[in-house]
Amino acid sequence: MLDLFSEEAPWQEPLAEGAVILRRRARDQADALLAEIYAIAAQNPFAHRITPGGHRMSVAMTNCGDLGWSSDSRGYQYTEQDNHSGHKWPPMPSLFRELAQQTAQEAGFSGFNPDACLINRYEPGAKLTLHQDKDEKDLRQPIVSVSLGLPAVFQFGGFERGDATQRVLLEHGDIVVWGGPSRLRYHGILPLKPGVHPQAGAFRYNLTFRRAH
Ligand SMILES: O=C(O)CCC(=O)C(=O)O
Ligand SMILES: [Fe+2]
Repeated sequence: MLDLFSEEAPWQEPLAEGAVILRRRARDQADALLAEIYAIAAQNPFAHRITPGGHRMSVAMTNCGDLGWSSDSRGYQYTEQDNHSGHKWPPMPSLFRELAQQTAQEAGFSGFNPDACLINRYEPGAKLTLHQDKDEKDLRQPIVSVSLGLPAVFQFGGFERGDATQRVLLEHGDIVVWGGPSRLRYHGILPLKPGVHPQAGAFRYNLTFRRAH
Protein backbone atom coordinates (compact mmCIF):
# COMPACT_ATOMS: atom_id res chain seq x y z
CA MET A 1 0.00 0.00 0.00
CA LEU A 2 1.16 3.54 -0.67
CA ASP A 3 2.51 5.10 2.51
CA LEU A 4 2.54 8.85 2.07
CA PHE A 5 4.79 9.44 5.06
CA SER A 6 7.48 6.79 4.89
CA GLU A 7 9.70 8.83 2.57
CA GLU A 8 9.31 12.04 4.53
CA ALA A 9 12.73 13.56 5.19
CA PRO A 10 13.38 15.31 8.53
CA TRP A 11 12.97 19.08 8.58
CA GLN A 12 13.75 21.86 11.04
CA GLU A 13 11.15 24.01 12.75
CA PRO A 14 12.57 26.95 14.72
CA LEU A 15 10.93 27.65 18.11
CA ALA A 16 12.97 30.58 19.41
CA GLU A 17 16.57 31.79 19.28
CA GLY A 18 18.62 28.75 20.36
CA ALA A 19 15.65 26.37 20.16
CA VAL A 20 14.57 24.18 17.27
CA ILE A 21 12.47 21.10 16.56
CA LEU A 22 14.17 18.54 14.32
CA ARG A 23 11.02 16.95 12.99
CA ARG A 24 11.09 13.14 12.54
CA ARG A 25 14.85 13.17 13.04
CA ALA A 26 14.92 10.00 15.18
CA ARG A 27 12.23 8.12 13.31
CA ASP A 28 14.54 5.72 11.48
CA GLN A 29 16.24 4.75 14.75
CA ALA A 30 13.06 4.61 16.82
CA ASP A 31 12.81 0.83 17.12
CA ALA A 32 16.44 0.56 18.20
CA LEU A 33 15.99 3.42 20.69
CA LEU A 34 12.89 1.74 22.15
CA ALA A 35 14.75 -1.58 22.46
CA GLU A 36 17.49 0.21 24.45
CA ILE A 37 14.86 1.86 26.67
CA TYR A 38 13.29 -1.52 27.45
CA ALA A 39 16.71 -3.02 28.25
CA ILE A 40 17.53 -0.12 30.60
CA ALA A 41 14.13 -0.39 32.30
CA ALA A 42 14.69 -4.13 32.83
CA GLN A 43 17.71 -3.19 34.98
CA ASN A 44 16.38 -0.01 36.61
CA PRO A 45 12.57 -0.01 36.37
CA PHE A 46 10.48 3.07 35.67
CA ALA A 47 9.27 4.61 38.92
CA HIS A 48 7.02 7.48 39.91
CA ARG A 49 9.18 9.84 41.97
CA ILE A 50 7.92 12.00 44.80
CA THR A 51 8.44 15.74 44.45
CA PRO A 52 9.99 17.73 47.31
CA GLY A 53 6.44 18.99 47.91
CA GLY A 54 5.27 15.42 48.52
CA HIS A 55 3.41 14.79 45.26
CA ARG A 56 3.72 11.58 43.24
CA MET A 57 4.78 12.47 39.70
CA SER A 58 2.44 11.18 36.98
CA VAL A 59 5.42 10.59 34.68
CA ALA A 60 7.43 7.43 35.43
CA MET A 61 11.21 7.83 35.14
CA THR A 62 14.47 5.99 34.86
CA ASN A 63 17.93 7.07 33.65
CA CYS A 64 21.06 5.96 31.93
CA GLY A 65 24.53 7.46 31.87
CA ASP A 66 27.05 8.39 34.56
CA LEU A 67 24.42 10.46 36.31
CA GLY A 68 20.67 10.26 36.62
CA TRP A 69 18.11 12.83 37.64
CA SER A 70 15.71 12.06 40.41
CA SER A 71 13.53 13.66 42.97
CA ASP A 72 12.70 12.83 46.54
CA SER A 73 11.61 14.64 49.68
CA ARG A 74 15.05 16.32 49.92
CA GLY A 75 14.90 17.85 46.47
CA TYR A 76 15.95 17.37 42.87
CA GLN A 77 19.40 15.99 42.24
CA TYR A 78 21.73 14.11 39.93
CA THR A 79 23.01 10.87 41.44
CA GLU A 80 25.28 8.04 40.31
CA GLN A 81 22.82 5.42 41.47
CA ASP A 82 19.14 4.68 41.47
CA ASN A 83 17.87 5.26 45.00
CA HIS A 84 15.06 2.75 44.36
CA SER A 85 17.19 -0.20 43.24
CA GLY A 86 20.49 0.85 44.82
CA HIS A 87 22.17 0.07 41.46
CA LYS A 88 24.29 2.39 39.38
CA TRP A 89 22.48 3.74 36.33
CA PRO A 90 23.09 1.62 33.22
CA PRO A 91 25.67 3.09 30.81
CA MET A 92 24.43 5.40 28.09
CA PRO A 93 24.13 3.33 24.87
CA SER A 94 26.36 4.63 22.08
CA LEU A 95 23.27 4.94 19.87
CA PHE A 96 21.86 7.44 22.40
CA ARG A 97 25.10 9.38 22.81
CA GLU A 98 25.76 9.67 19.09
CA LEU A 99 22.22 10.79 18.31
CA ALA A 100 22.39 13.46 21.04
CA GLN A 101 25.78 14.70 19.89
CA GLN A 102 24.83 14.82 16.21
CA THR A 103 21.51 16.53 16.73
CA ALA A 104 22.96 19.10 19.15
CA GLN A 105 25.46 19.88 16.40
CA GLU A 106 22.69 20.18 13.79
CA ALA A 107 20.94 22.65 16.11
CA GLY A 108 24.12 24.74 16.39
CA PHE A 109 25.66 23.38 19.60
CA SER A 110 28.97 21.74 18.88
CA GLY A 111 30.90 19.67 21.42
CA PHE A 112 27.87 18.49 23.41
CA ASN A 113 28.85 15.48 25.52
CA PRO A 114 25.96 14.36 27.72
CA ASP A 115 26.65 12.58 31.00
CA ALA A 116 22.98 12.04 31.89
CA CYS A 117 19.92 10.81 30.06
CA LEU A 118 16.58 11.01 31.83
CA ILE A 119 13.99 8.63 30.38
CA ASN A 120 10.38 9.67 30.92
CA ARG A 121 7.41 7.39 30.34
CA TYR A 122 3.97 8.99 30.01
CA GLU A 123 0.73 7.05 30.36
CA PRO A 124 -2.64 8.59 29.48
CA GLY A 125 -3.23 11.61 31.69
CA ALA A 126 0.45 11.95 32.65
CA LYS A 127 1.86 15.46 32.36
CA LEU A 128 4.84 17.57 33.24
CA THR A 129 3.95 21.00 34.56
CA LEU A 130 5.89 24.05 33.40
CA HIS A 131 9.44 23.97 34.75
CA GLN A 132 12.99 25.01 33.93
CA ASP A 133 15.84 22.51 33.57
CA LYS A 134 18.29 24.23 35.87
CA ASP A 135 19.93 21.54 38.01
CA GLU A 136 22.83 21.20 35.55
CA LYS A 137 26.19 22.83 36.34
CA ASP A 138 27.03 24.26 32.92
CA LEU A 139 24.06 26.04 31.45
CA ARG A 140 26.00 26.73 28.24
CA GLN A 141 25.28 23.11 27.31
CA PRO A 142 21.94 22.50 25.57
CA ILE A 143 19.15 20.03 26.31
CA VAL A 144 18.39 17.43 23.63
CA SER A 145 14.91 15.90 23.96
CA VAL A 146 13.75 12.91 21.87
CA SER A 147 10.05 12.00 21.62
CA LEU A 148 8.89 8.44 20.89
CA GLY A 149 5.49 6.78 20.82
CA LEU A 150 2.21 8.60 21.36
CA PRO A 151 2.10 12.31 20.47
CA ALA A 152 1.94 14.99 23.15
CA VAL A 153 1.54 18.74 23.33
CA PHE A 154 4.77 20.48 24.38
CA GLN A 155 4.54 23.92 25.93
CA PHE A 156 7.50 26.19 25.36
CA GLY A 157 7.38 29.44 27.30
CA GLY A 158 9.51 32.29 28.49
CA PHE A 159 11.70 32.94 31.50
CA GLU A 160 8.89 33.42 34.01
CA ARG A 161 6.36 30.72 34.76
CA GLY A 162 3.47 33.02 33.83
CA ASP A 163 4.84 34.01 30.41
CA ALA A 164 2.88 33.06 27.29
CA THR A 165 3.71 29.65 25.86
CA GLN A 166 3.85 28.20 22.38
CA ARG A 167 2.11 24.84 22.09
CA VAL A 168 3.48 22.35 19.60
CA LEU A 169 2.60 18.73 19.02
CA LEU A 170 5.61 16.45 19.41
CA GLU A 171 5.34 13.20 17.50
CA HIS A 172 7.23 9.95 17.22
CA GLY A 173 10.82 10.69 16.23
CA ASP A 174 10.76 14.44 16.82
CA ILE A 175 13.76 15.96 18.61
CA VAL A 176 13.75 19.33 20.36
CA VAL A 177 17.05 21.04 21.13
CA TRP A 178 17.18 24.14 23.31
CA GLY A 179 20.16 26.02 24.62
CA GLY A 180 22.00 29.34 24.48
CA PRO A 181 19.53 32.18 25.04
CA SER A 182 16.65 29.66 25.34
CA ARG A 183 18.32 27.32 27.82
CA LEU A 184 16.25 28.43 30.82
CA ARG A 185 12.89 28.73 29.12
CA TYR A 186 9.98 27.19 30.97
CA HIS A 187 8.52 24.12 29.26
CA GLY A 188 6.13 21.28 29.98
CA ILE A 189 3.89 18.56 28.58
CA LEU A 190 0.08 18.65 28.64
CA PRO A 191 -1.80 15.53 29.83
CA LEU A 192 -1.25 12.66 27.40
CA LYS A 193 -4.25 11.56 25.38
CA PRO A 194 -4.91 7.80 25.34
CA GLY A 195 -3.98 5.85 22.26
CA VAL A 196 -2.03 2.92 20.95
CA HIS A 197 1.14 3.57 19.01
CA PRO A 198 2.25 0.81 16.60
CA GLN A 199 5.81 0.81 17.93
CA ALA A 200 5.48 2.01 21.53
CA GLY A 201 2.05 0.78 22.62
CA ALA A 202 0.05 2.84 25.08
CA PHE A 203 2.91 5.15 26.09
CA ARG A 204 4.90 8.17 25.14
CA TYR A 205 8.62 7.99 25.90
CA ASN A 206 10.97 10.92 26.07
CA LEU A 207 14.73 10.96 26.38
CA THR A 208 16.37 14.14 27.63
CA PHE A 209 20.11 14.37 27.30
CA ARG A 210 21.91 16.68 29.66
CA ARG A 211 25.39 17.69 30.71
CA ALA A 212 24.80 17.54 34.43
CA HIS A 213 28.35 17.91 35.85
O1 LIG B 1 8.75 14.92 27.85
C1 LIG B 1 9.19 15.95 27.32
O2 LIG B 1 9.05 16.18 26.12
C2 LIG B 1 9.89 16.98 28.17
C3 LIG B 1 10.65 16.40 29.31
C4 LIG B 1 11.26 17.43 30.20
O3 LIG B 1 11.05 18.59 30.09
C5 LIG B 1 12.18 16.99 31.26
O4 LIG B 1 12.37 15.78 31.43
O5 LIG B 1 12.73 17.85 31.96
FE1 LIG C 1 12.48 19.74 31.30
